[in-house]
Amino acid sequence: MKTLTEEQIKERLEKLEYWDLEEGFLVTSLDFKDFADAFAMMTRIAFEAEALQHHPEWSNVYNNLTIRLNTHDADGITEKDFKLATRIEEIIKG
Ligand SMILES: C[C@H](O)[C@H](O)[C@H]1CNC2=NC(N)=NC(=O)C2=N1
Repeated sequence: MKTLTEEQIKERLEKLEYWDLEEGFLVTSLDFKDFADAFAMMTRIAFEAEALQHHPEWSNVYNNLTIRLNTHDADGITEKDFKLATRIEEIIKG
């Protein structure tokens, strides 16, 4: 899969509310009510990632979930990252 240029990435990011470009990754940092809510969201995202066959790099500390997306097979950001980022944003917004 082809990596997107910085211009293409910035153009797509304008359509997303929660995501930024940091060090070659699409990044978001989300705060939930507590650990249970954060982990429940991780479970939902995990099923989505598996369905898309595209998986996040993430870390969880108590109620915070930080997610970094890139395509390691392509060594950059691709449409797959935007597809997963969009789905995550939709899930969070309900
Ligand atoms: C064969 C399998 O679909 C690939 O290895 C997928 C799995 N999940 C992946 N996830 C991410 N983030 N990047 C990849 O390049 C990637 N490759």
